Amino acid sequence: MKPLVNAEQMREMDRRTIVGGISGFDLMERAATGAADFICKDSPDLSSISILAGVGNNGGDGLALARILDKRGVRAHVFLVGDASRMSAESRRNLELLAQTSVEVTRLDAVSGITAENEVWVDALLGIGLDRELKGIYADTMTFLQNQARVYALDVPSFVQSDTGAFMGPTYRAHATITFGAPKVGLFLEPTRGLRGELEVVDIGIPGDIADDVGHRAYLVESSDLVRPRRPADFHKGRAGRVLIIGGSPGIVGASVLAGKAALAGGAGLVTIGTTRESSASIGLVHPTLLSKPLLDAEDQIEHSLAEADVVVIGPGLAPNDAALKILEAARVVSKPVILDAGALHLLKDRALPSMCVITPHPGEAAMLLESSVEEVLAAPLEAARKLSLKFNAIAVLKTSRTLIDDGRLTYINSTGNPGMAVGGMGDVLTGILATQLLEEGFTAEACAKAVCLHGHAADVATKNFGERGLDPLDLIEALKRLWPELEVQ
Ligand SMILES: NC(=O)C1=CN([C@@H]2O[C@H](COP(=O)(O)OP(=O)(O)OC[C@H]3O[C@@H](n4cnc5c(N)ncnc54)[C@H](O)[C@@H]3O)[C@@H](O)[C@H]2O)[C@@H](O)CC1
Ligand SMILES: Nc1ncnc2c1ncn2[C@@H]1O[C@H](COP(=O)(O)OP(=O)(O)O)[C@@H](O)[C@H]1O
Ligand SMILES: [K+]
Repeated sequence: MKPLVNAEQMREMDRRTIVGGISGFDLMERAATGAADFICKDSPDLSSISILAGVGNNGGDGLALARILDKRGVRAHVFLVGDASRMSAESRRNLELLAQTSVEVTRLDAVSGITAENEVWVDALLGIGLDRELKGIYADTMTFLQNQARVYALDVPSFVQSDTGAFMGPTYRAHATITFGAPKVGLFLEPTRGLRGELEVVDIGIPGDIADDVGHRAYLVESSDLVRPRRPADFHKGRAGRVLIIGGSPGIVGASVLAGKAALAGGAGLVTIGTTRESSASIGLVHPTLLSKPLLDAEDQIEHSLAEADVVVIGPGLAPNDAALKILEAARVVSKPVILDAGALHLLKDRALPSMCVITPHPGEAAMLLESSVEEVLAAPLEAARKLSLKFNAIAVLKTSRTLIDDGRLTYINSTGNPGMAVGGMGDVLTGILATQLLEEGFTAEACAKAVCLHGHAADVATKNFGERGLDPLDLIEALKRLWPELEVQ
């Protein structure tokens, strides 16, 4: 899993590297050289370029880049924005060095002062130091970049708050973002991810021990993290594990079947649907491998059924009624992973939850649980996922197009999935996959993150065959089964 950093951690990494003997000027030089290498490779016919530079160190990167590109025969024009008397020593030196080159430098007070007609632009206005709304020329230049053919953003697009992905002013679509030292958290959250273009991470020589020591709090989970060992030859269904899924009220029985089928496709040994007497009769007819019990109508069987299971799921297609409340109450004392999804999430208010609990709200459910609004949840998803985890003392899986998994300490950001998943039933499939990942790895946020990633990866593979429009959760389950040969290693 790839560690992601926030601005504070990045500054600390830079600071310790400088204390270790590499100067701030050298770090800037490495950043700019890496950016120049990427740009020259990405735009091989580049003959001229315009660079928008601020007066912080992000601007310093831009000034150094102008000099390096000039040396490589690219005509560079720098537009400098801000009060140059506040430049850091490194940036100032880079500005002074431009006097010995043919780089043209224009101090910019208004976008009307932009004279160059270059097709390619570099945004080195602001980096991780962005800490307030963009106003005046800072906002106007972002609007200006909207109309440029190709924009490379240095470190982060200048409208993005790097810790949260929040927009601080007008946005533009970058062709690529060249980030320095380590990937910044905000670049992986929507809608920033859709605007930052391709992401290039430039190694500026921060020693590995310093990078490890800053105490990462966020990780990106990718399909390359999904590899797992092949099962031993003497494996049996008891070892594969038992999943109990409670839900499937009449009219919504399909949700529990989808979760059950996904759990089987994920490798569970035995999957039982605990449902109403009415729904129970149909489960085996729909899918013979699924077992069923009328737990929502047979209170006396609940305790025994909970005791038999290795992982309990409560919620897919569950009507939030008295029978459901009794199940929740009984599950509160079990010491095994309990996943609370869909219908169960409507019953959480003022209720003590099981000690090993995963909650899987979509933004609407998250807003209900946090007594906030969908807009607020989506505007600050990292914060919402953290709050959910802390409020319910659970691993929170906040399902969005970039699902977040948070255990109150660490956050995982999923990188897989596509808009084909915007169809009813996809969440039920995730719940089934989550159950099997917990069977395999135990109750950890990392296991939940892998389940979310596997769900999205299966959807990505499925859409290669089926397309995004009309993708059925059953197609995803089929794709998941076909993934195993690729994901299992000896
Ligand atoms: N030695 C280092 O620390 C290195 C830093 N690097 C670069 O340095 C950047 C960070 O530099 P800084 O900390 O100087 O920060 P920035 O260059 O991001 O900008 C900070 C300056 O912009 C001002 N500012 C913040 N928000 C503003 C707004 N909305 N409107 C107008 N002004 C605003 C701040 O008051 C501050 O003066 C990184 O993003 C990276 O590009 C790289 O060169 C690698 C090495
Ligand atoms: N545009 C998208 N990109 C990636 N994943 C998506 C997208 N839209 C939906 N998903 C995923 O699909 C699932 C939908 O879950 P949910 O809303 O609970 O559906 P349901 O309750 O109908 O089963 C979540 O895992 C979500 O992350
Ligand atoms: K920038």
